[in-house]
Amino acid sequence: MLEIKGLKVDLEDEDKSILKGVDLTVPAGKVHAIMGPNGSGKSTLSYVLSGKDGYEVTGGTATLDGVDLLEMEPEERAAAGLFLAFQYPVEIPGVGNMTFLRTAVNAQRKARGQEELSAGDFLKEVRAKAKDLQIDAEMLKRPVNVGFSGGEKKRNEILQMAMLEPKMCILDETDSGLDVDAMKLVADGVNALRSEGRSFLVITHYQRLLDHIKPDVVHIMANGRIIKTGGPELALEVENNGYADLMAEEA
Ligand SMILES: Nc1ncnc2c1ncn2[C@@H]1O[C@H](COP(=O)(O)OP(=O)(O)OP(=O)(O)O)[C@@H](O)[C@H]1O
Repeated sequence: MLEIKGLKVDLEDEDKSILKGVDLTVPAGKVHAIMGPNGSGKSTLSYVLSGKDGYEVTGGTATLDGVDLLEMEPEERAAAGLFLAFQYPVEIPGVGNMTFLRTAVNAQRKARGQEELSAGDFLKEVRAKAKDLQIDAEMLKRPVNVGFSGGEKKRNEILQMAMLEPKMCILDETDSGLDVDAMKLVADGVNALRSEGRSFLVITHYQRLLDHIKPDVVHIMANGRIIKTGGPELALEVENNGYADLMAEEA
C-alpha cells in the first residue's frame, strides 16, 4: 500500500512550493487515477516518489508497505517495488534495450535476494511480453528508446513494467502520444498486470484511458493538493465540465 501524508515539496533551486500537502492512499490491488490541470503538480508527485533530484521535501511522509520511500536512493525504491513509467521516456544511446532490461531485472532480483534469471529464461519472457505489446525483435535490439516514435517509447515503458513486476506502478500520462490501437495495447498490458498485491497510480488528462483501465478511485489534483476524490464518475464530470467548478468548490 502506498501511503502519502501531508507531502510538501519545494523546488530545490528556487523558492517555489509545488506540492502543498498531498494526502493520498492507494491500497494494494487498487487502481487510482489522478487528473488535474496542467502544472498542478502531478508529475512532481511521481518524481518525488521515485527519487528524482531537484526537489526538497519540506514536510510529510510517503511509505510503501510501511517503508519510508523518501529516505531511499532511487534504485532502492525500485527494488522495494516502485516503478514510474515516464511522461517523457529518455533515450539512452549506446545501451541496448535488451541489455538494459536484463540488467534492471537482475539487479532487482539480486536486491531482493532472488537468483538472477538465466539468459534463456529472460529471452523467453521478454519475447513473450514484447509480443503482447507488439514490440518487435528489432526494437529490442536497438538502444533504449533511441529513434523510437512517441508511442513506441510509451509501449517500451510498459514492457519495462511488465518485466520488473513492481508492486506500485505509477503511469505518468502514458496515454499521451498513443494512437487508439496503441492505447488499447497499453491498457491491455496494464490490465494483465492487475493483481491483488499490485497497485497503480494512473496520471492522465483523458477519460478515454480510464475506459480501458478502469480505476477504483479518481483524485483531482490542483495547486499542489488533492482537492477532490471520488469514483470513476469524477473523470466523466471532468471530461464534460472541466476543472473550473471543482476548483471553485475548493476555493
Ligand atoms: N524544475 C523546475 N523548474 C521550474 N518549475 C518547475 C520545475 N519542476 C516543476 N516546476 C513547476 O511546478 C509546477 C508543477 O509541475 P508538474 O510538471 O508537476 O505539473 P503537472 O500537473 O504534471 O502538469 P502537466 O499536466 O502539464 O503535465 C509547474 O508550474 C511547473 O512549471
